[in-house]
Amino acid sequence: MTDVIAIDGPSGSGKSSTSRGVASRLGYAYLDTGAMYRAMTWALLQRGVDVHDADAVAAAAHEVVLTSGTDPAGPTIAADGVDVSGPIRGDEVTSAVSPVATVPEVRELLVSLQREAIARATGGIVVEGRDIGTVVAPDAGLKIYLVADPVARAKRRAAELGVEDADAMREALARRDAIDSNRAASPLAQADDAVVVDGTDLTLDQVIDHIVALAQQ
Ligand SMILES: Nc1ncnc2c1ncn2[C@@H]1O[C@H](COP(=O)(O)OP(=O)(O)OP(=O)(O)O)[C@@H](O)[C@H]1O
Ligand SMILES: Nc1ccn([C@H]2C[C@H](O)[C@@H](COP(=O)(O)O)O2)c(=O)n1
Repeated sequence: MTDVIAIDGPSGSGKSSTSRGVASRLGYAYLDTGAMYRAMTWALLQRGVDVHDADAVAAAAHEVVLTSGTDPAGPTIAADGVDVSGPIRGDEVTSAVSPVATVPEVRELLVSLQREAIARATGGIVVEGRDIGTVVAPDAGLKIYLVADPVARAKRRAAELGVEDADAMREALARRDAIDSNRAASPLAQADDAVVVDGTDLTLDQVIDHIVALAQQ
């Protein structure tokens, strides 16, 4: 059985829901690395840091203490001892996280925390993000690159948030994907040895079943 499963892909492709489902089915831990970038962003905003000033972000990032809980049934994320699971999903953090995630010092800090979490998870772990198969865990036993049609992604995310304008949602997802794909430091990328899974026409359970079967092979 594979010990580390890396699930990468563009925004809203279903990484979190799928990863939690796969981890629960296999009895693995689950690490949401996007939540770590969001929690870092929340902590920087709390400090009044201009997220577009890379030097200020790099300097302040070292002060932030992040703690991730890796139970797939109830993952948690805290910044400086504060549970930020709710606030990191709000508009303020969502619109500020991309520039923070481009800063190399932030990535260095968070990749190091992510590798520590992987080392602690002796019973196996599903790790999801943008650079897991390429940078964080290049030796992962199974790498998935999860995609879905942009219109399907936008509709699902709009439904989840109760937003009516799926077109605006599609544009917002495309903007985040463009920033994530084009940054110099560990961009969103498909690892050469990743299995591409397209969830556009699959239910969440079908995607989970497929990945669990791959892990058990
Ligand atoms: N195969 C699927 N069928 C239907 N809905 C799905 C499927 N996969 C995910 N969803 C729904 O799509 C939405 C986005 O999924 P999710 O949050 O898991 O994506 P994500 O890739 O983790 O997003 P982000 O990159 O923003 O963190 C959620 O509402 C989720 O329930
Ligand atoms: N390994 C990762 C995980 C996430 N990011 C960036 C990409 C997004 O802009 C942001 C939030 O991620 P989400 O919660 O939407 O998955 O963090 C990254 O650069 N690397």
